[in-house]
Amino acid sequence: MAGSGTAHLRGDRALLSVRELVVEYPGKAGTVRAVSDVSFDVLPGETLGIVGESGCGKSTTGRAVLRLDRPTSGRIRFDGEWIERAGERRMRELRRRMQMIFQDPVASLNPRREVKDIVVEGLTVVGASAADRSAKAADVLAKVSLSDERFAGMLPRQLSGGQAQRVAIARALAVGPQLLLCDEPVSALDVSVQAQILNLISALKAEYDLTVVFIAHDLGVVRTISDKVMVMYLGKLCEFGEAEEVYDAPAHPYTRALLDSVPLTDPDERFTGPALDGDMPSPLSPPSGCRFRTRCPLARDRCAAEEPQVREVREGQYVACHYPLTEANEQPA
Ligand SMILES: Nc1ncnc2c1ncn2[C@@H]1O[C@H](COP(=O)(O)OP(=O)(O)OP(=O)(O)O)[C@@H](O)[C@H]1O
Repeated sequence: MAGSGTAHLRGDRALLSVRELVVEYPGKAGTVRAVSDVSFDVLPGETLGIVGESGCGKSTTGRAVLRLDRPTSGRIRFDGEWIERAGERRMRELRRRMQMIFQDPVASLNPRREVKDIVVEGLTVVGASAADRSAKAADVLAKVSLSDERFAGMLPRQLSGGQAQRVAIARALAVGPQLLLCDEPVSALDVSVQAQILNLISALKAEYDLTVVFIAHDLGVVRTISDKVMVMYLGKLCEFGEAEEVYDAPAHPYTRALLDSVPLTDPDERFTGPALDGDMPSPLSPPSGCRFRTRCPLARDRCAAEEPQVREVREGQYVACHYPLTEANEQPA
């Protein structure tokens, strides 16, 4: 099978399966391959964190799943149905079951509607009665801790960033989704508010039995919420595994460098490896072989000549690297 390998895939049990996804954006200067042959599965009830620096293709991956961006090639299966070629009408139905939450909550809400109407926008489409909509609005606003009546009549611009994100989450919940796709939902919020929103998403996930894809550029944010983590670099999958394993013993030098750039709160968790330096290469002309090699302190000749495939380096931990770090000494194997 082509590209980044399939060793980490878990097949039919998944609620969401992405196979060899490619998303290209043609432009005047050339074609950007924003997502390049990425495959992954998310099992029911699981939270998958997708991390990597800005421009690595995280958002494009999420948007392609909902077909907000059109995949150039590859397959996407949701709840047993292959959807990469589904028509727009079918996608509109499916997007009720796959809700997305965005980075800028205020911008994602209709500026002219009151909160109580915004949260049931999706129900209007499916033809719920006015009484049902009103009851549902009160219910979902209570679930996101905005039960105080003054919120119901507010406009988005009257809300704080955290309150607006709660409204966006309530709107997603109102239509009863199976999958919640969160694209950097806390990046624009104050640090003190970030933890509250992360806790809210975790609590709602448990209560509503949701499956979650959580996109963030910061590994620290994803750590608290994810069961599995997928690390991306320049459109490619670098590492995939149990969140704890990936954090405790990163196998890809890029994951390790990302961890080194997380501000330390616990000095015992300090990683002593080389930090990430240098700029990301242009996505218009990615390096040959391993795309990370131009910034990798461990790169050798083979890394330029041959693209690494995804393989299992420790039980449940998969990495696309010719010389992955070992747990014992954090040196290449
Ligand atoms: N609509 C578009 N047209 C052209 N290029 C795009 C478009 N959207 C994204 N790209 C390019 O595709 C690549 C991946 O972008 P994407 O937004 O998916 O990355 P990301 O990891 O989510 O970054 P960020 O956190 O900054 O959103 C980048 O090089 C970006 O410039």
